[in-house]
Amino acid sequence: MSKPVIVALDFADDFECINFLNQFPKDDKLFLKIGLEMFCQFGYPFVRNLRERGYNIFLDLKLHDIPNTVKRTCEMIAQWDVQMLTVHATGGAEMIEAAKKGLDGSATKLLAVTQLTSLGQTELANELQVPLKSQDYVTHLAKLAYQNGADGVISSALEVPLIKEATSTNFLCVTPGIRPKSAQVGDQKRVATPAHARSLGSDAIVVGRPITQAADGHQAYMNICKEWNK
Ligand SMILES: O=c1ccn([C@@H]2O[C@H](COP(=O)(O)O)[C@@H](O)[C@H]2O)c(=O)[nH]1
Repeated sequence: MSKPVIVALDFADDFECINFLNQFPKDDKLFLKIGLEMFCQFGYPFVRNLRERGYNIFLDLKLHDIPNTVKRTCEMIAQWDVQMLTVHATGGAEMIEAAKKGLDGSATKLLAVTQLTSLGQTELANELQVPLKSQDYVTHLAKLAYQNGADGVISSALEVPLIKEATSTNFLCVTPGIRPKSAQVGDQKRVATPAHARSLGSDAIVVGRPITQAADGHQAYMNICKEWNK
């Protein structure tokens, strides 16, 4: 699969979401991210419906619980034929390992969220009281994820070269916090343009509002793909 632009489907209702998807040609098999907002409302039937329509699915549930609970949840999700699933790396070594065990036998890639892209250096130091430079914290969590069986991480594009160096070039770096030059940054702190993310080595970018809230979502997606694939 070529490096995808993953569209974050953060819609308040499924009708709005399907209208959005209907702008795209039928044979355009998009890579879609279903996050907490839509999953909490529509659950697994919504995921199954989109899989049956042929879309690739990144299920962004950011699991974070004791190892036994996460393992049992992953065993269930392993049957759903989704392409990617997230847990929080801060759940620790045993939890990451348990998540991977739970996904055994499925093709679902396990991605560990490092430092949310909505948190910058100031929030890390003042709110979370983490006495590390952001890039060192992200690299530390990426190594933890790598050593405990995750297939990759979620980070900002800015940390990708450091993560690849600390783990492996094959360790997936999927990066949200993507903003084309003209887009509003909103609540994101560690951002990069699609072209910058590409040059830093991201394996996939995740883009939500710059596409889903654009006047012409399909055109916005095409523009981002063009910049990403250049
Ligand atoms: O660190 C993270 C982890 C996940 N996300 C998710 O990605 C999208 C980004 O949406 P935008 O509208 O492009 O900001 C969103 O669904 C987040 O939940 C993230 O942004 N950062």
